[in-house]
Amino acid sequence: RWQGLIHAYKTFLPVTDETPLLTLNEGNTPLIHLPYLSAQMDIELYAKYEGANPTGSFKDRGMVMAVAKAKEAGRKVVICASTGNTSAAAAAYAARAGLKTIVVIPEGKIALGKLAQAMIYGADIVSIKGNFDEALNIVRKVAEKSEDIELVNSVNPYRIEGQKTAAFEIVDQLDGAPDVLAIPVGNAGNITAYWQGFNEYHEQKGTALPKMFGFQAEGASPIVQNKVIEQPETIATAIRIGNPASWQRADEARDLSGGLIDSVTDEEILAAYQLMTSKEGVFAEPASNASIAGLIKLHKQGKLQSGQKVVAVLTGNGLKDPQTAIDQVEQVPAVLDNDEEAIINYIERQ
Ligand SMILES: Cc1ncc(COP(=O)(O)O)c(/C=C/C(=O)C(=O)O)c1O
Repeated sequence: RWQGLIHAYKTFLPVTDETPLLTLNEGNTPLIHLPYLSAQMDIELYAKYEGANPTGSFKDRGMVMAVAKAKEAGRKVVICASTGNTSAAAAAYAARAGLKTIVVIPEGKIALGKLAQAMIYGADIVSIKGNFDEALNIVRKVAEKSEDIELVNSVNPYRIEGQKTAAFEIVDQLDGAPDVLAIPVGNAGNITAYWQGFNEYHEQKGTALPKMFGFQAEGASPIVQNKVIEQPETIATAIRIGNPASWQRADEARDLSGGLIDSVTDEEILAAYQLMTSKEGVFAEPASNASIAGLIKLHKQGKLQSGQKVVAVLTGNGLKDPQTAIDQVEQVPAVLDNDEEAIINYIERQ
């Protein structure tokens, strides 16, 4: 029976006998083959579906570690800035661990599902007039001032430790490392964690090192443009970040792996978003589809070597952002009266 990440990977994690065995059974997420897109791009493509985690995103991997270690250290409160998924995961694991949660979110720029989670899990929510980067600056200052408060953004090393387990799972599931790992990049904690995970397996098990292909939204692409973006803008609100905390480690993952970090437009993200649901039956939130959009862009440019084994990380469940899904579908479903005749006629007209 799967008992979560601390149980599954304790020999790879900085846990001690005093570390509480916290879990919501995170991890062990599906690696879903994508036959339609594999044929379209002439590669062997899989999606690592992180939307199947307990709070619906990959953040659960890092948060179980960060919160368990905070509790071990006697903290009473966890705090984070978030575009949404970090706050949902922090609030869930802190509730489980009996700690309080404070989240600071950029006003109005958080998907509905994520806000609902932070609220119902019982977080104290502060909405600021600024963006994510400003929110992160605020929470770092607050955490420095108080012994009782633990900062659980991905500047907290335990977050990276927890998130690297996804790389382990992919190698175990594929029985070897993929040639390419495609991943959306916002604050750049996740690309950092995957690169660390692949390296640890390489050192301990001799498995290979994939090329890391990171993708940013064009309107929020500081690493691609090599400059801080003061006012990042993208429909993929999860990665609407202009000054990534792990910028330097993302550069290292790109350079040491012989990979790349590129950007995709909102149109390309939304096209991938719709393609994934209508052709593969896989529903992930817009930011997650930046990894698919990036692969499609590279393929169109003739830069995607055929025949490779590629894994695209789908970082969050599509249900996190129901408004974008509704906005994308032209016709609102016909609402017919409970009239058998009308319904049959409607269906025959399709
Ligand atoms: C769905 C989804 N996809 C990709 C990313 C980017 O990962 P990083 O490059 O490690 O930041 C995020 C990040 C979200 C937050 O940063 C937050 O929740 O505050 C995300 O929620």
